[in-house]
Amino acid sequence: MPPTLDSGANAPGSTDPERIRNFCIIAHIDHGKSTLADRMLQLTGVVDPRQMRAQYLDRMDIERERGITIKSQAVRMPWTIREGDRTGESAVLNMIDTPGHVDFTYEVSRSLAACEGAVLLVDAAQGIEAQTLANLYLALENDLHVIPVLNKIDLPAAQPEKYAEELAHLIGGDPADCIRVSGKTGEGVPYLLDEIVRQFKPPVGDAAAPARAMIFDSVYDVYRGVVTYVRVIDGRISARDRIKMMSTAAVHELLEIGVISPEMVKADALGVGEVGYLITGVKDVRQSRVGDTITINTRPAKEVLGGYKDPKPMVYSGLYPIDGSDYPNLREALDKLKLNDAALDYEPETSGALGFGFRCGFLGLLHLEIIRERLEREYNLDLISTAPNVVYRAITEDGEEIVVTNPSEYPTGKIAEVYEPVVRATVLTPNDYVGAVMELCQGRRGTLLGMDYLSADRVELRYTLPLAEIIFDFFDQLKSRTKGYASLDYEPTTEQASDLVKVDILLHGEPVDAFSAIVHKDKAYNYGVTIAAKLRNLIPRQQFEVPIQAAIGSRVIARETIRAIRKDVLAKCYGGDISRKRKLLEKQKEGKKRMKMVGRVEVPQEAFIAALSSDSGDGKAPGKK
Ligand SMILES: Nc1nc2c(ncn2[C@@H]2O[C@H](COP(=O)(O)OP(=O)(O)OP(=O)(O)O)[C@@H](O)[C@H]2O)c(=O)[nH]1
Repeated sequence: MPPTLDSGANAPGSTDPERIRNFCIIAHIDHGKSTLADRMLQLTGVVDPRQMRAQYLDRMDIERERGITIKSQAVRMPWTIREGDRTGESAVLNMIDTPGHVDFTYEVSRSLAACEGAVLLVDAAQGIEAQTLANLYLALENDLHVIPVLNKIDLPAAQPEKYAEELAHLIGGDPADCIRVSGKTGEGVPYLLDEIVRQFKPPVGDAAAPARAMIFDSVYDVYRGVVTYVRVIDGRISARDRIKMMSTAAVHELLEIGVISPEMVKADALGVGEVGYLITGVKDVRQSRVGDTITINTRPAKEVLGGYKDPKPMVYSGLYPIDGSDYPNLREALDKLKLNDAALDYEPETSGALGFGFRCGFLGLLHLEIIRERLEREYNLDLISTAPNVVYRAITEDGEEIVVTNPSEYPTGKIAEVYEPVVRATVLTPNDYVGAVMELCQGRRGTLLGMDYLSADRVELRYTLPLAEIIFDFFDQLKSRTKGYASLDYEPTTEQASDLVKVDILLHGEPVDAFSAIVHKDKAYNYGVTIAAKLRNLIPRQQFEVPIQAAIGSRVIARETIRAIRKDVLAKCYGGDISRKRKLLEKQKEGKKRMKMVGRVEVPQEAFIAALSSDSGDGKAPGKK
């Protein structure tokens, strides 16, 4: 058995806070956080080498397949300083692995609030990237001590000296203080663990005060119900306590309390500074909200801890079950996912074309994709998602304000002003691509705010850009125009008044609400032409002719026609082999599963997100790339 949890002085509930180190690893995407976390699990002995697998903490299938971290994870590991000052000093480390993608920044900030220190990991072959900066600023805002670390020093292309200079320039200090490691080979990782114990401060809290614990994550588990992850700030929560949620005053029996190391391990209690989980048996996911403070019913604390800001959804899309009878299941699944994900927002809506569904708010497109994929896989739902849009604010001439999360709600009367959200974007790029980046940003209605040289060959460009212009394919375009070298980070700032119009799409003469989009006036014509052409390619021929029209108000700006055909799958099947015929018909039925009847027209799922792909709204007509 690996030495999972130390008993005695290091047992949960009786660990001296002085010995605890709560830290997280922050980095740009793919700089190797999960790999480094794996090595730490191995070196501290909490995972038996025989059970080790890559990305141990990425538990969701989607995370493992895509090689990305979506949810934060907190693991308790024992460590004793091996070399140098204070050799032999033992500590309990709580490591929080965080996601790197810009959509999941809110997970990072939640994790940071539960830590005293941050390991800032930088790929020694890549150097500082946009999210390195964004995460560093978040860590500094949270008053965390930062240890700069260069990873992947085993790579032949690694340039640790060069990037140590860059890092030292950024956070101050001596380039020699950047720790060099390889998460892959494990080189330098024991020294890093020693430094974590030496450099990070222990948590501070009042052990004698009434208990207060902060919920930093909450997960619905099919077998165990709601599992709540907490960090104890003051006092102590023990297995026999009845806990109270301070925001709702609801009291719950504790069924289990424990720590993750790296699987759930039951404990008697959690004390000051400790990180662990609680299971209360609550079934309703909304009863255990991230950011809430937990106290003990018999001796409740008076003041709640400063919670987290609820992340604001940036992108909205409609989610509809293909089979209308799945609607209640979709609602239940969303309820459950919402517990894990404070950023997911949803409201029932009805579409003329798609029936009953939900208008859902997401942080970005990756977030949308992941939620959709989880709904389909984990809850067995077949879904259609409509083209995503940002939130607009329209003021009518009568002074009425309308918040538009769905283009079909766009007011038809006289509009005085429409506002759209804008972001402050930071692009880091090698010198050679500055022109290409500027051209892209200008084409997306960007305004240059400033430009700085981080080093002789690396430039930071700051732009204000409409959110609607960057959520779809901006990142892909940026990557392809800079051969993959530029990186992007953005944060919402304010809104700006813009000249926007609603483009409607009519199928067979009928406007299809799910296809409506709000676009800039200068791009409306190209948008209409592109979408109509795309739909012509995506919608299979039907038994009658189907005109597709794009219109602004009553003015048609583009038209395409899908010619009629009768697709007889049995035509090639001569003779009377009935089983073969049946197979073909079955196959055809399979293909139809993802079709939705819109009026009399069968429309495939892909058509509803056609607006996403790269050539739409980019000012280019199809085929003229
Ligand atoms: N050569 C080398 N490759 C590494 C090292 N660390 C990580 N990698 C590789 O870099 C890639 C990204 O590593 P991950 O650990 O998944 O990166 P991450 O930062 O956790 O990524 P996200 O979870 O998506 O933010 C993988 O292909 C790893 O095998 C290292 O020290 N040396």
